[in-house]
Amino acid sequence: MFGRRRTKGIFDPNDLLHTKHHRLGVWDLYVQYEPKLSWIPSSWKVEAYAEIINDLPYLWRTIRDVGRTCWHLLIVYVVLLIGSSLLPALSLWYSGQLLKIVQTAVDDRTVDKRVLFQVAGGRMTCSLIERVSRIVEHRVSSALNNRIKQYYSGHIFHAMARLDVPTYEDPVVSSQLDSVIPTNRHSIVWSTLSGLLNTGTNGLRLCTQSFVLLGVLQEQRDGHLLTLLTFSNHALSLLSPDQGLLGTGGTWAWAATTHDQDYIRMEGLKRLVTGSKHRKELVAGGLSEFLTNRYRKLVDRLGHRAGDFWTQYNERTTLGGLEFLRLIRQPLKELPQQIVFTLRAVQYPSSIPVSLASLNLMQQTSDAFALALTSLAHQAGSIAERLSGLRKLYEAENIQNKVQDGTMPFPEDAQSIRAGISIEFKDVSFQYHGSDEYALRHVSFKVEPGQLCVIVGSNGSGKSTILKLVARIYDVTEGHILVDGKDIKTLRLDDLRRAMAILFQDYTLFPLSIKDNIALGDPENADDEDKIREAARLGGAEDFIARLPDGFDTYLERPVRDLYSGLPEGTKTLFGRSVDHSNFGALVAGGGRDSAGSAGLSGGQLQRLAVSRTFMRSSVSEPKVGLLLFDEPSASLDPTAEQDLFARLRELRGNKTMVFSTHRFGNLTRHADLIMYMHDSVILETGTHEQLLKAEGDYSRLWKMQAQAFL
Ligand SMILES: Nc1ncnc2c1ncn2[C@@H]1O[C@H](COP(=O)(O)OP(=O)(O)OP(=O)(O)O)[C@@H](O)[C@H]1O
Repeated sequence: MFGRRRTKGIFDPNDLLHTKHHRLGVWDLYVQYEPKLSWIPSSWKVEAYAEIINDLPYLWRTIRDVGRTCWHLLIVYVVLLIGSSLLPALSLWYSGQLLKIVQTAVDDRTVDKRVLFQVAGGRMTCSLIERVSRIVEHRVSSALNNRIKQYYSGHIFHAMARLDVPTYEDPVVSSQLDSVIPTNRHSIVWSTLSGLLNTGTNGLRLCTQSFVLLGVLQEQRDGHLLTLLTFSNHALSLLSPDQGLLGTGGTWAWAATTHDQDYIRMEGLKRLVTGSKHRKELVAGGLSEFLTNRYRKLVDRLGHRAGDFWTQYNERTTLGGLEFLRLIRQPLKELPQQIVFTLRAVQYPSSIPVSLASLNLMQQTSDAFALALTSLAHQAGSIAERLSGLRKLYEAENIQNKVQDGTMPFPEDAQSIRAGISIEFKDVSFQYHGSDEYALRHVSFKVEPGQLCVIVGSNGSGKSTILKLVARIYDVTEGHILVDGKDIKTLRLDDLRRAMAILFQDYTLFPLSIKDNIALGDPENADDEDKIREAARLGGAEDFIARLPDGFDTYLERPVRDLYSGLPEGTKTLFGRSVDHSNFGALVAGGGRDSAGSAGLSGGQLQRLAVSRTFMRSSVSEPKVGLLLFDEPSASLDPTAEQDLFARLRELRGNKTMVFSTHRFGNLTRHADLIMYMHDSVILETGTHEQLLKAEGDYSRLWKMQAQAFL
């Protein structure tokens, strides 16, 4: 079905002579064809699962939720399913009528042609209706799937966005989340519901057919011969399966991409909340509600177009089923047999070994039983798994965050934030989850409002950990942290985080545009372009952004991958991005992320973007932020850029409290109100630069050592 061999030359989507373009929702699909293709039928496994009973309450809840979202579609779907499960029995009844006509013809040498054609017509109409209703069923099912996916995607997005770092890092939680994120074209909810409905209607189909069959076949003979004829028909139909856009006429190469900015942005947001990479920024920036709203808006705006490539592809393939020839294929296949057999039965009653009705009945029966039984067996196994998926989906909403929210608003008085926030550690010790060692041991200090505090020390001494505890990314293992004199655990988390701007040492940039990356520093002003530009200027990022072809709209990492298969070896670039040929062994090759990664920006440039994001929050004229936390913001900057950054930081700081972690002595420490020298999880020395030099301890020794390196 998909590209399977590589040829010389290049794949050019713009070569209209050899390439056909299809529009599938937000996707552009380019296909090159060649004649003759082999088709390999796919196979599926049957597995059994238990614990269905336990999960039934979630099924009930799902039905209620889905019913609320799209009850009319659901009812149409159920009615269609029931109708189409009764049709085979009706066809069978018509076949029985034909059988009677044949019997009468054999016995009396007469045939009522009017009745014969009425019955044959009725039989054919059944077959036609069956075909049409199957197509309508597919369309309704696909619409339901999309609606349900849309409804639950916001639910899953929020369930994930609201989790804090320790909870998200918990392997049990992450495996639960992995299992509910829709990774293929069907949501777990729709797969479960449609699976159950299909199982029910398959059972109904089996019962009604058996009932009619018993009535009609009572006096039949020649069963063996009929079975043989019928199954040879099955074998034929297996060899000519329905094929989609990528399966007709011999596809040898295809590629799909999307240019839809809303879709790309939506995928970027999804990647932002899935995975632990951006979790710290997400939590510390209090972004969960903002991002959920943005995501929901994008989902609404995109509507049914918001599907991945395979969803859109599937939808198109279903629509293809409405072609006239495909519609009448089945009736055409059956009609000649019926008419010819009936007429021959009339003409030479004694020489006919089998009757038309017998043939028809056997064929229908074997078809229906084979289909119904195999799908029943298949569905029974997967339903147990899917029901437990429903449970996990609903439970994801209730996963308790490990860092619990406080109840006290902060600050009590909005004006007080102007004077900066005070931080006090009282005998704090901290151990990372799963680690035997303490990252902090009995740490006590106080940073007064408006002070500049610089934490210096060797690698792994605990500097970053202090900043993470102040932002309540983690909770202390022992001791207390006071913020403006109040226990940090009593303060409302959203308020606390809104009152601080933080730049992590291991910051991450989001898979979104540069503009969004900076804007998310201050979600409340995310659409203020002037503010974004100002933040970029302050972060020293404005110049290099201006040089990028797409400027502020440049994507650091493209969140949506292009899809392609079977591209000729000479195809080096496609849609302006380099082609990854390494995946050609796979069924579907993927690629399309910018080869240089992060839009080809240097480490220093990426750091400037991260600093700009922090400035977005802290540079407001109306101060909301009273505390700035910077963890090595200049690690990747050259000395000039570092000097500039520090100068801007001092200038912008105003009265805000600033805590700064660094390996480098000198530049900032000379201006610090408080320096803390850390080693091996403890604070060894505290004081101002002059005091610590006078004390001639480790700080003084290391400062002199660094100074000497420049002499
Ligand atoms: N997520 C984590 N899980 C387990 N241990 C951690 C984690 N993060 C840090 N640590 C450990 O905690 C200790 C303190 O780390 P921290 O990052 O606070 O040091 P640091 O002084 O900021 O170091 P550097 O100067 O290298 O940034 C180290 O021993 C480190 O290995």
